[in-house]
Amino acid sequence: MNASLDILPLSSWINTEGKPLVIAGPCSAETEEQMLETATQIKEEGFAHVIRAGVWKPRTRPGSFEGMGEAALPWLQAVKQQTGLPVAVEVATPQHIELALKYGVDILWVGARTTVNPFNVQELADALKGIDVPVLVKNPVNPDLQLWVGALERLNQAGVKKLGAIHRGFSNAQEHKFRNSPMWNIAIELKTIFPQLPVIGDPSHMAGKRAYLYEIAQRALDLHYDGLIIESHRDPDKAWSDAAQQLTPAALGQMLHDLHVRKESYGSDYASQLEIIRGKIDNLDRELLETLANRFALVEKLAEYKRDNNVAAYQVDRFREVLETRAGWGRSLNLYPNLVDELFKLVHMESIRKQTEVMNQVNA
Ligand SMILES: C=C(O[C@@H]1C=C(C(=O)O)C=C[C@H]1O)C(=O)O
Repeated sequence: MNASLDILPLSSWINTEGKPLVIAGPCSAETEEQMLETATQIKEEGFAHVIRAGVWKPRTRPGSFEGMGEAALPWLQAVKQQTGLPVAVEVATPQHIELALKYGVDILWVGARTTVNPFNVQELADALKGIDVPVLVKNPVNPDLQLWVGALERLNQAGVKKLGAIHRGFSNAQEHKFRNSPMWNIAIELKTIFPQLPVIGDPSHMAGKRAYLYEIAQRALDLHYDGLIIESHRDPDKAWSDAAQQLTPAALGQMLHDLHVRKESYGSDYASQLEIIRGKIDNLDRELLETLANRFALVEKLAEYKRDNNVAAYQVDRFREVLETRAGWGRSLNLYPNLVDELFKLVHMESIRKQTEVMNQVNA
């Protein structure tokens, strides 16, 4: 994909002393007291760089708690004053932006349900023209990398240079272990397109349940995410929204303490070891491709035979046998079963494509 962003590094707009950025706070601002108590406890734990709170909550159905709106913004001012930490809220309309800025909100984020709508994102981008405020863009609810990229581009083209992405996972059509499937590949692709873009993991919305937060947060750090945004409430079970996925500030402090932060770069010893191993991997990958090319050359030969004898390209029994035997070989080589299965389904698709191409050539 041909895309680029003109943005400032994260470290130029927030000082995390080289550590991953941590944004913590309740799902929703409920009362002034709840905000102040939660934020003070978070501050005391000492891990957070930013306090978050939902003020306008996009709810799936009417009738659930939709956030306290403007009334909550002075509470965030009080939080800022009391903790000295910057505050972040979600904005979904130009009016939200205006109000958030009026009350001194330091960081804005665009929610997953907003990122899906380019009209909506463009309105936000237009409202942000000429305003120097960091904006974090959550992935769209559906696994569409282009929409995420497009939203980032719209904001950047409006002049937002303090820009980052939040990976919160993607809606599931069916029951799934996680509330929102991480689909890590999509975020990896995003980072490949925009290597300088800060990407922040949102374990709370992926997990949906406290018990899964640690494994997701660790995975994000393993992938060298630039930070985490995690919901924390003074009394999670009594939270007005997302009760099952919030942690007390103390439990969050413990979890963050237990996580392993992967190094940003490696020393010269590591570097040379890494180079040697990567060289070997390069050779193997080349051999892998040569092997595939040899396989497809045989498939082509077979296709000529099928064409001349009027035999179908797809042979279900043989394909089932291929999948079964390869699965067994994979198991004995300790390869992940899904990898072997997906790999041969992909190879088979290409095999059929090649064969139909050969079979539809006018007989030589
Ligand atoms: C190569 C063949 O054609 C197809 C491709 C296969 C493959 O690539 O392994 C297997 C079965 C067929 O659906 C074949 O018939 O053997």
